[in-house]
Amino acid sequence: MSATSAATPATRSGAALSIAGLTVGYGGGPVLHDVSIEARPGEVVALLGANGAGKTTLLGALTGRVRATAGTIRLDGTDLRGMRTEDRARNGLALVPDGQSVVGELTVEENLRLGALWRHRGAARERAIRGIYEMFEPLERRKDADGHQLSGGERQMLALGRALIAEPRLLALDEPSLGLAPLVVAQIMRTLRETARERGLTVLLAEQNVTGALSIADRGVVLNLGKVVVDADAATLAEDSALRHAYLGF
Ligand SMILES: Nc1ncnc2c1ncn2[C@@H]1O[C@H](COP(=O)(O)OP(=O)(O)OP(=O)(O)O)[C@@H](O)[C@H]1O
Repeated sequence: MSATSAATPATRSGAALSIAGLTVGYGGGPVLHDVSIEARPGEVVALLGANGAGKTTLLGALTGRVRATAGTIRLDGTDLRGMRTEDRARNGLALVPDGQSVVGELTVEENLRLGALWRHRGAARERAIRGIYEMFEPLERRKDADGHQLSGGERQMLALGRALIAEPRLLALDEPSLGLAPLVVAQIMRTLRETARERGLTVLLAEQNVTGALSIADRGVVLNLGKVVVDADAATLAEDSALRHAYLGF
């Protein structure tokens, strides 16, 4: 295990993601069929689709939680598919899962330290923590609160902060807006957009909140019954009511 002594938390740039021909199942036949998705460094790709379309399964295949039976998942050309989950993380993949990735028994700051553990040491770690507080000011005010004392919005910011402090090259998020107040959602979306721009971070954003996701995304990919049915510019998808109606139900 090695830690870098990066001067700031914003030193690693994003990686190109190339998913090709991915087939994934849970044992009872494939749930994702021949899925191909590309994302350039700094690009935010919204992964959309109805309940059960396969968004969470796709993110599970990225981390290795769910086994892919065919296809490749390349980050800057390196295929992650045969790798253990921790090696995928070392290669720059971070997932902010749906629900709770925050440790309830640890304080906000302890959670951030945990996220920074194998990336930063000493003064660099302290700078990285300060960087996250600048990104999410409510977290600094709550730095001594335990994870289980936080509001839903604060928890989501902490989950995001914990992922970002490790300087991922690809950040995948599973419904970060779920159950949150619109103002908090707006703040989280804005921070994601800015972070992607400033760091060149590649973001794959699985969302049921289509409008919120498309408002910050460069592209939208729609899954339907485990297949990619639309891959379009986000603005086009947001404005094309026939496309939205056909694939997103509104
Ligand atoms: N652990 C599992 N075992 C078997 N089948 C599963 C499992 N998890 C999900 N599935 C099935 O895989 C399909 C895709 O589900 P998935 O959760 O990936 O969709 P989703 O788009 O993320 O939906 P949601 O927004 O509801 O989370 C569904 O048919 C679901 O029933």
